[in-house]
Formats: sequence, C-alpha cells, structure tokens
Amino acid sequence: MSKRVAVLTSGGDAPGMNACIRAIVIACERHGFTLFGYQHGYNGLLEQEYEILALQATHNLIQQGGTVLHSARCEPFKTDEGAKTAATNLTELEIDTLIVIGGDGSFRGADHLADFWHGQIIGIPGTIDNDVAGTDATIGYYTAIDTVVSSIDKVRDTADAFERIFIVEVMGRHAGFLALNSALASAADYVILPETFQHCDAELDKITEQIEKRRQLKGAISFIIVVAENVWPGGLNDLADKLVSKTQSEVRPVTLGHVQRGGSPVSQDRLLATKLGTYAVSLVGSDTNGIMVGELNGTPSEIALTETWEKDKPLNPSSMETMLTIMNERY
Ligand SMILES: Nc1ncnc2c1ncn2[C@@H]1O[C@H](COP(=O)(O)OP(=O)(O)O)[C@@H](O)[C@H]1O
Ligand SMILES: O=P(O)(O)OC[C@H]1O[C@](O)(COP(=O)(O)O)[C@@H](O)[C@@H]1O
Repeated sequence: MSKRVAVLTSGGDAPGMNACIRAIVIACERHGFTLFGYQHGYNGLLEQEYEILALQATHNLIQQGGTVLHSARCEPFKTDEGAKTAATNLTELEIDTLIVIGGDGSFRGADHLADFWHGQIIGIPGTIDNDVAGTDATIGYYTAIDTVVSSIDKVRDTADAFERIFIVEVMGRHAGFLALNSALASAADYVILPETFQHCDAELDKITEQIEKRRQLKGAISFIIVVAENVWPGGLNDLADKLVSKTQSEVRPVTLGHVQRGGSPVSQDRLLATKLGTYAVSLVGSDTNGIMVGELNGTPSEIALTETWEKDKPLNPSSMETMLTIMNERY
C-alpha cells in the first residue's frame, strides 16, 4: 500500500518537534510511504510550500530544538476560504494523510480543514503548555520545565545574596502545568496559577502571610514566587508594585519569555516524540481519522480532535496537594 503522507508543525514551536519529524520520516520510509513536509505551519498549505522529506533529513535531528519545517500562526487559514485553498492544494498533491504537530489551536484548524478535505488527518500534541486533553504530556513540556527550573536555580543565587523577593513569570497561555511543576521542581516558595487564582487581594494576603511567617522563623530571607502568564490582571509589574507596598521589601520581576520554547529536548520529550510519530504513521491508511494520538499511563491513546480542546485537562491532584503542603500553605 503506497501512501502519500504530509506533515507540518504549527503554533508555538516546542522542543521535540524535530524528534517527532525524524520518527515520522523513518517510519514512512519503513512502510514505503512518500512523505511531504509542509513549511511554516498552515501557511505552507496555503502557499503549496513543501519539500519531500527523505532519510538524509533525519541526521542529527533528534537533539535539535525548534522545527526544521518552521512553524507559524496563520490567520487566513481560519477562514473558510483559507481551508478550501488548503484542501485544493492537498488534493492536487494527492495527499492521503496529513499529520499536524501542534497544540489545540492547530487541532481546531485541522478540524476546520476536515469540513473541506476528506483525507485522513492525525494530530500529534506539541506545545510547551501541556494544555491538550487526551495525553498526559505534550511534546516539549518536559524540556520547558527543565529550562524554567535551571533559570530559577540561577535567580535563587541572586535572590539569596540580596535576600530579595523575586517573581518569575512563566508561559502556559491559560494553563498552569508549566508553572506548577517548575515551581515544585525548583523549590520555589509560592505559585500563582490560573486554575486556582480568585482575587488579587486574597492572593496578596496569602503571599504576605507566608513571607511574614517565614521571616519570624528565619529572619531575612529570599522568597521566590512563580506566576503563570496571563493570570495577574495588571501584569507582572503591577504584582511587583503591590508586593513592594505590602511587604516593604525589594521585589524584582523576571519574565522568562521565549527562552522557555528553546533548547535541545530532554529524553522524555525525545521518547514521547519518537513514540507518537511512529504511532501516527502506523495509523496511516486505517479507518482512524480526525484524531490526535497521545500517551496515557504509558500507553498509546487516541482522542477525537474536538475533544482535545473541549475536554477539561485538570492539574494533577497529587501535584496540587504537594504544592499546598510545601509551598502556598506551608506556614
Ligand atoms: N478556530 C480555528 N479555526 C481554524 N484554524 C485555527 C483555529 N484556531 C487556530 N487555528 C490555526 O492553527 C494555528 C495555530 O494555532 P495556535 O492557537 O496559535 O497554536 P497552537 O496550535 O500551538 O495552540 C493558527 O495560527 C491558525 O492557523
Ligand atoms: O510566540 P508567541 O506568538 O509570542 O506566543 C506565545 C505563546 O506561545 C506559547 O509559548 C505556546 O503556546 P501554543 O503552543 O499554544 O502556541 C504560550 O506559552 C505563549 O502564551
């Protein structure tokens, strides 16, 4: 069975996307499929910008951050006109299966494309935010945690030296996975999450209480607060200003920003990317369509594309419990 498969990376790039492309190239070669790599996310579909991906493309690829196919956000693709153009281009190239590596936005796009193109569509979750239902982790998430942790380790050195309060803002769009788990792994003192945030005053009172009680026990201290992006209504500087007036202390805000998206993927992301890429290719030509492949409890899983954004993906309850005990409600 000879199939023509296409792959693209879309939305925020994530470490491990290249490892996934590598696995797809090798698995396609093994099955005798021809593989087309579309460039620049959905823009490549609109512009018919593609290349044939052969085995040579995989050399030294597993360890590279970013994506060799480049990524993009593509507004025109959201329109019916855009999706129709993409459908026409896929049909013209006689593509049987389109593999989309991206986040929930990219899967909304893939689902929209399915209104106009009747080939097989398979999603693979790639985003540092881990905000996609149907998989325990998304490709790139573990590397991003490591990047945040190593940054906070450095912040701690200067925070300790000056016994200052630091606020470190991490990405996550509207999900707290990266903030919660990087805060736990870096022994931060407090974390502000979209899932639990209720009110600025209540949060400020809780932080101040933690700082004061710690000072009573230990004297001058540093204090590291991790805050997920988009949570604090007035932004990071507003939080810093409010903490200065509440605590009468020096407060320094740090935005980690796009550093979190870069770097060589850690082993967990390489493994996940390799397994999901291989699994996706194993489904090529089957009746399975309009799904994302993922991994739940170490087992390959499939979920309808629509459910990747419609289903709730809560933070891990035991991580939350741990967080309350050793961070936010420690004293
Ligand atoms: N509702 C939608 N309909 C059609 N296409 C969409 C939709 N949402 C997102 N997309 C497409 O997917 C791209 C990536 O989505 P985005 O949310 O930016 O990233 P991610 O896939 O990482 O969540 C968008 O630029 C757009 O081309
Ligand atoms: O690169 P941009 O366009 O500034 O987007 C930043 C956003 O992309 C991310 O890094 C990744 O998000 P997606 O994977 O959903 O695209 C978010 O954490 C962040 O809010």
